[in-house]
This record gives sequence, C-alpha cells and structure tokens, in this order.
Amino acid sequence: MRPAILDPLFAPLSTLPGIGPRMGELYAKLFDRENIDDCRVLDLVLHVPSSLIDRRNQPGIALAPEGAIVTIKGFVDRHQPPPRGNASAPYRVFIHDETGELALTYFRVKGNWLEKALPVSADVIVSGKVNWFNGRPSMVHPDYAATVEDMEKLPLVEPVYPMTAGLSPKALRKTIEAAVERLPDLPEWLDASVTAKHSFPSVKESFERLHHPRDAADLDLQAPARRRLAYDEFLAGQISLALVRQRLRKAAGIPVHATGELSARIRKAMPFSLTGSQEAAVQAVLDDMAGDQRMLRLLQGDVGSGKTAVALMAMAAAVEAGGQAVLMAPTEILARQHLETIQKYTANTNISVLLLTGKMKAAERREALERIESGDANIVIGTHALFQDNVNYANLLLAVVDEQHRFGVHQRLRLTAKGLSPHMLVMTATPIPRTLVLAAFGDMDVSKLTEKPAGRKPIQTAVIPMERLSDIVERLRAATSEGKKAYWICPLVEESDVSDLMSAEERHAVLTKALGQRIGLVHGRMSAAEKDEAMALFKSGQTRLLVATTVIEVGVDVPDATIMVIEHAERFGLAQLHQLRGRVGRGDEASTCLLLYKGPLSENGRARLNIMRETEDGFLIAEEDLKLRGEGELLGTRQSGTPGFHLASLEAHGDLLEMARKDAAYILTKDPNLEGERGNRIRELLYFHRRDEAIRFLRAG
Ligand SMILES: Nc1ncnc2c1ncn2[C@@H]1O[C@H](COP(=O)(O)OP(=O)(O)OP(=O)(O)O)[C@@H](O)[C@H]1O
Repeated sequence: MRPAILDPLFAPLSTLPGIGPRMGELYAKLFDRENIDDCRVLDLVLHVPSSLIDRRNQPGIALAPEGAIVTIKGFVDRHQPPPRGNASAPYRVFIHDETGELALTYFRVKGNWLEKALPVSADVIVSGKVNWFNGRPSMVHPDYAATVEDMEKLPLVEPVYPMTAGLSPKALRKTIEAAVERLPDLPEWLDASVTAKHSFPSVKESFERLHHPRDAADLDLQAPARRRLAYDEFLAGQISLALVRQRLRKAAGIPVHATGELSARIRKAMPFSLTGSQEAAVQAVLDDMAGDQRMLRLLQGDVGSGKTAVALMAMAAAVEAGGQAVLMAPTEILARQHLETIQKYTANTNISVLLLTGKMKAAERREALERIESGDANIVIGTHALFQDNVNYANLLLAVVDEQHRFGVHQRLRLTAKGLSPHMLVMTATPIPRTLVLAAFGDMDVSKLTEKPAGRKPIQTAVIPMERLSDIVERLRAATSEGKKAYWICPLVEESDVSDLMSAEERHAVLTKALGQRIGLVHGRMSAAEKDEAMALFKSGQTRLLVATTVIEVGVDVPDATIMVIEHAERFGLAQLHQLRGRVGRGDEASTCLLLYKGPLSENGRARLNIMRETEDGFLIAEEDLKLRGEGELLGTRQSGTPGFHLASLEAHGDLLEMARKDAAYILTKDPNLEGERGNRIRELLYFHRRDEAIRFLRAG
C-alpha cells in the first residue's frame, strides 16, 4: 500500500487547475508519457528548473545593457498606436526615468488592454530584454509590464523550466507552483545521522528551494538542496536494484546442467568460430547457470562484437536442460532479426523457436501462447509482450534482455512480479562508463566482449559538407551497381516547417529519381509489416540502398551492407553516430561511413565529428562524448540529465552515487524486507522516487 501521505502527489495531473485535454496532451509530451492519465502531480514537482531569469538588475534606462534582461521603474508619457490602416506597425508606449526614455514595443495589439495596464501618467514597472537601435533603447513585448501597485508580485528571480513546443513558460510555471504547493510535510526518510552529516535540508525545503531559487547558486548542482534530492534519488535507485537482485538471488537458482549437445550443433551451423572473448563470456554464463544461485549478468559489447551468439549459447544450455528461454528485444525489427538468425543457426536441431510480439493477430497470438504454456516452444523471441500478464511459461530457465541502450529495470521487475525468476542475462551495446552501469544496473556481474570478430576491416570514416551531395550520389550509383549495399540515414520522418531537415520520405524520393533504381525506406511511422518488408528486400539485395531514420540504429544486422551515409551528422549524439556506423563493418568486406554535415560547424561540433573519424572504439567515443556533452546526451536521448533520473547527475553527483550504494547495502543488510521502522521510511522514499517500479516490487515481495 502506498503511504497515504503521498496521495496528493500521486493525484492525476488533471486535478491541477488549468489542465484540460489540450494542455494535457502537451504535458504528456513534456513527460514523455502516452497520455495525460499517466502524469501525476509528482511529475511536476520533479520537473526542476534548468536555469533562471534574474530580474534584479535595475540599472536605469540609459545604462541598460544591450540584450540583457532588466527591470525598469518609469513614468508613462504617451501611447503611440499604429497608424490607421497599418495593423502590422507596432504599438509603442513611451516611458522615462531620470536617466532616459524607453519605448515599449508591441505587435498586433488587440483591444485596449495596454491603456489599462500602462495608463498615461502612471508609475510603472516593466521587465524584459532591452535592445538598442540608433542610440534609442526599446523593449519588445516586455515579460512583465504593469503599474507599480499591480506589480507587487513581480518575481525578481524566475525559474526557467525545460519546455515542450506549444506550452507557454508562464503556464508551466503556474502549474508547477500549484503542484509544489501540494507537497506535504513529509516525515524525514533518511537517518538523522545522514541528514546532519551532509547538512541536508528536508525534502519539502529542498523542492521549495529549487522551484523558488533566490539566485543561481540555489540551482547549482552542488547546492545542498539539489544534493539532497540527488542522493535520495540514487538511494531509491540503488535500493530498488538491490531488492530486485536480492529477490532474484533468493529464489534458489535452478541449476542448469547443459549437455552441450545442442550448442555443438549450433556451432557447426555458424559460419564462424567464436572469438576468445565470446568464449569467455559463454563460459562465465554457463558457470553461473550451473550454480545454485540465479545468474544476473550483464553482457557488454561494442557494436558488432557478437553478443547475439553468446546469448544463443546460453539459450541452448537452457533448452538442453529441458527448459525454455526467452530473448526480449527493444524493437519489433530487432525481434524479427533475432528470430531469423536464431532459426538459421538452430535449423539442424529440434529446438522450436517462436516469435511473440504485441502486434500479432488474435488467432496467431493464441496459438503462440498455447505453445509457450505447453512447453512446446523452446525459445521465445519478442518485445516486451513477452512478459505480459497472460503469458505463462511452462518452464522458463533463462531470460535474455537485449536492452541495447534503453535502460530500465522495468522488464526485470516485471519478471519478478510474475513470480518468475529465471537466470538473467542483460545485453547492452552502448559502451557505458562504470558509474552509469552502477546507476542503471546496480551491482551486476559483468562480461565484456573486448575483441571484434576476426577479419573485420576498419571502417573508413569521412566528414563531408552537404554541398558535396552530388558527388556522393555518384559514388552511391557506382557502388550499388557493383552490388554493394548502403544505408542512408535521415534525422526526421516527415517534413516539418520548423526545420530544414530533409525528411526520410523526401530524401527517398530524391534519391530514387537521381539513381533510377528501387530504393528501400524504413521509418518509425510505418507498420511492422511494412518495416519487415523493407528490411527483407534490403537483406536479399532486391534493394541496395535503404533510406532510414534512426529506427535502424540499434542492432540491425545486414553483414554485407558496407556503406553508411548519415545526413546532418552534426545533429546526432556521438553514441548514436557510433551505433549507426556500427550497422556497417559487420562482415569481412571493407566499409565506409560518410558523415554529411551542414556548415558552419561550431568548434565543438567539428571536434565531435573528428572523434568519429579518428576512432572506432566505442568506449573511447563514449568517454570523449561525456567530456564534450555530458552524460544525458551520451545516450542520445534525453534532453538533459541522466536517464531514469530527474535530479541526480552522474557527472556531478558521482560521490553521492557511491555513498548511496553503500548506504543501500547497509540498510538492506539490517532490514532485508524493509519491515522495521527505518524500512517503513525507506518504503516511502521508494514510492516517491521509483513509483510503479517500487510498487511492482513490493507486491512481488
Ligand atoms: N566470432 C565471430 N566471427 C565472425 N562473425 C561473427 C562472430 N560473432 C558474431 N559474428 C557476426 O557479427 C555480426 C554482429 O553480431 P551481433 O549482431 O551479435 O552483434 P551485436 O554485438 O549484437 O552488435 P550490435 O550491438 O551492433 O547489434 C553478425 O553478423 C554475426 O553473425
């Protein structure tokens, strides 16, 4: 049961004033949720400012610096409405103080609200950005403008929040304010010794400080309020992870005794032998599975390092021992690709491999569910549909979760919530720094694939301005007529007026015309069947050029594709570029990657693209990326911060993570089921910061 004191925070966002269906949609977008019903008041409380506007600067009109936000106290001299018949001309209000005159400039003014807000001969306060033209200052659409009496509430320091298009900063601020007011007086969930030692303010005080900053120092990542909340968040994360691990481990492992019979056949079917590090990983996995504790292992390997083969060996072991194995992929395309690969390698065994996705037809799905329940299906491959409530496994011994870089303990918890706790192998592709591993996975055993399969040739990477597009088209013509295959990646799906990015559809049309051949297209808005078809045509060589958005970024494997063109490379995160480039260089043919950019490049932008040219080492790229951009962008996803965290930043709060890890271990050693007095406090913390995850876990417990 959720502690009642948290109820106001878990109330739907729509209970706040001013949130109707239209606003609701915007908030859902802001919080990256399906719809407004998934948003809680708490989401707003956790939506912390990224910067602030300081309106304390009151230099007087004559001394207002160009482009700076200032607040001016003045006297209204006159109004100058636009001349009749010229509605596009500005409406000006002239005010003065003892240093000079300022024009307040408004466009498209309707009605007479300006006369009311800024009456002639009134003392007024205005705040906004000042620009100078020909020695005259003007303020276009002041952020605030009213008589002195009406302006008592002018916020001199104003938080600025991360936004989404369509939402106004004012509306967002007001809603957040209303949400923060609902913050109850929470009892302290940390031990007094911890709060005292680090001078942590209370939770309520901390949020109030962040949402009502007095100056920039309050928003500093090292400010006590921010550190407190970051620590809480890390602690909640570490405790959830430790609990999952504890649960998984506690359920006595079913030792898997592999006979090696099936895996020997599979190896024969593979056109290569495993690399040394693949062998080492397989061995570690088999050892784990044979033991009486549940395996919980992370398999980390750079793009194209051959993680799938390791996973397949592990799954074969589960089947040899008479059980089932599942492989969960992050996307439908990947699930189908895994299915194909695995079917190919298991063709001369009696292993039955089955696909289960969310998009199957009812009859097909029913049949699949029956085969899973009867144990007829040995290996089940799919998306998150694998762990839905109505899927019952006959004898699930191993779950492989291909997380790529979409971290989340969700799936792992989902399994435990179903009362299942098979051996677990989690695969990640993006090379992640240790701190990030710790934050996203907690303490897990780790196997790393450090070598690339033999025979791989380095990928030639070139950084090329868009102006040379026609050269590239010619190169592609030559290459495809020689039988080579190429990807062409575009950043956006459909043309949009806010952006000059060429959409995939448009690029597809242009290239089809220029090359006079059939060209494939894959983007996120196509149906699964359409995507499959496009991938199949490209694999079989019926199309030799595939225009795609980043839907193909993770895991797509067409080993004979050797050319990768990335349009607007300057707009991608480095890790994402690395992932994309990793789609070529997967066979023994030499490959090329062309990074097309639209100039002029910033210094930083040039440095980033140069890193791509200089190295193919994912770990090095990740490190450089971290240096240049910060970890949020490292994963190429979130606008800010660390994935899964609202308040904590791995870069800034690494020390707190380490502390949280130790404290979590201590707390759970003392009270493994969180039943004691401290345990109850910690449960509150878990609900607050991990929500449904925590809820699932507590139910599962
Ligand atoms: N030991 C090996 N020798 C040669 N080729 C291999 C070896 N292991 C795997 N491969 C091949 O290398 C390619 C990449 O393997 P896989 O798809 O498993 O990579 P991955 O680690 O999942 O990479 P990504 O994260 O990019 O998806 C595949 O075409 C696979 O058949």
